[in-house]
Order: sequence, then structure tokens, then C-alpha cells
Amino acid sequence: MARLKLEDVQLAQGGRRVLEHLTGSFPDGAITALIGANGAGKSTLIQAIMGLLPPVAGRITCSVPRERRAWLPQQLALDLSFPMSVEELVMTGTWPSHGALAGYCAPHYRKARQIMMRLGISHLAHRPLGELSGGQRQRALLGRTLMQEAELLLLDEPFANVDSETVEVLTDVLRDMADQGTTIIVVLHDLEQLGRLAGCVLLLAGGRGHWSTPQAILERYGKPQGVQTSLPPLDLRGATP
Ligand SMILES: Nc1ncnc2c1ncn2[C@@H]1O[C@H](COP(=O)(O)OP(=O)(O)OP(=O)(O)O)[C@@H](O)[C@H]1O
Repeated sequence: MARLKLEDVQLAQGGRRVLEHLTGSFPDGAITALIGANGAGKSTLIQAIMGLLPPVAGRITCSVPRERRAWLPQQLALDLSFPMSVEELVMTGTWPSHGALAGYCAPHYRKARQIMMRLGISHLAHRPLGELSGGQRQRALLGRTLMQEAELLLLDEPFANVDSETVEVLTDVLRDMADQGTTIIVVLHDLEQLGRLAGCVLLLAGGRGHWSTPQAILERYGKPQGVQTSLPPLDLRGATP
């Protein structure tokens, strides 16, 4: 049985209905792409899954413990001006399970070092977050979710404003996490990324959710020459793949 299920879910923002009759399961150990035009309700659904926005109707059931749920918001939504190093950020991944005041032990530091090596940011361990590039910051943030041993990971446009090498690293790490059983939901606007990363798609359009596959979406919206690579210009209102 899937760990994350939607049952006839209705969501609203500021008293206005955004999504309704959302039903289905996010497959465990797989990457589901959440796609849709601007304002379709992607962030709204993520907030609801994270328990920050209660459904107006219906039910969201998630059997992943709260301390194993992680959310990587859009980079622009993050205030990284506070004085914290890359290593310190990665280490905060222990907070949900161990508490912020418990301190760290040698195995935590060892694990953080391995994670930073995996993400290619060992040399940045003591660099303040405010001095990182977009790609370096995104690697550090993913490092925190690895430290947390996230079993449910939600990412909002993780490849926006990052370099191509970082895209490769993040893609590899996300695939490994899924292979190890993590349920991953990623908001994507890029068709190329969709084809490379996702195993399943939830398209939000016209206030409804439509489950699909990357192949079906690419056949419908991708150009044969692969020239068109982004989703935002599409008018997906009322579309069914
Ligand atoms: N706090 C809020 N109060 C009122 N309305 C909101 C609020 N947040 C979002 N909305 C509205 O809810 C709808 C869905 O917004 P949401 O941010 O979920 O869309 P999205 O698919 O994530 O868009 P984008 O791709 O632009 O990030 C939009 O019409 C938006 O204007």
C-alpha cells in the first residue's frame, strides 16, 4: 500500500477553491513529477501534503513519520542570509529526529562528511550559505534531506537557477534516493527534466489532477525535435493527457 494517498481532496487558498476531487496514490520509491501551468495549484498541493494547509474536504493520508518528511522550497523563498555554514546546514538534518538542542556526535559528523563528498561540496563545508552559488546552495539543501534520511521528499523546482553539473549531481542523488525507497514529488516546468527524472506524473489543470506518464506528456506536449523544453506557456486548463 502506498505511503501517500489522496482521497477526493479539495484545497482552497484565501477562501477560493484551487483544486478538487484529487484522488490517487504517489508510488513509493519513485519520482512523481508535479506539473501544471502557473497558478494551477502545485505549491498548494505541496503545502497540503506537508500538513501546512488542511484540505477543505477529502483526506490526505501519509504513513511517513513527520521527522522523515522533507521539503525543499523554491530557492527564492529561502532566506539564507543568516550566518550558517554548509556543514552546519547539512547537520540540521538531524534536528527533526534528534532535536535542535541535542548536539551532534561523531557519527553525525562522519555522515555529514560523506554526504558533502557525494554532493561535491566538501570543499565548501565551512563556507557561509550567503556566499554560495545557486547550484552550491541547492546541493547543500539536498544534503540536509540526506542527513535527515527523508522517506518523503518534496521539491519545488529544484533545477531552477542551477548549473548543468549540479543538475547531473542532483538527478543522480534523487534517483538513488528513490531506488532506496524514498517517495519523491518534484515540481517541474522542464520537459527534458521530466523525461529524464520522473517515473510518474500528476498534471494539475482546470482545478483537477490527472495522473499520467512522462511518455504520454512528452508525446502530447513535446516537439519531435525536442526544441520545446518548457511547460509554462502551455494552456493546460481542462487538459487531460
Ligand atoms: N496565500 C494565498 N492566498 C490567496 N490565494 C493564494 C495564496 N497562495 C496561492 N494562491 C492562489 O492559489 C492558486 C494556486 O497557487 P499555487 O501557488 O499553488 O500555484 P502553482 O501551480 O504553484 O503556481 P506557480 O507555477 O506559479 O508557482 C493561484 O490562483 C494563487 O493565486
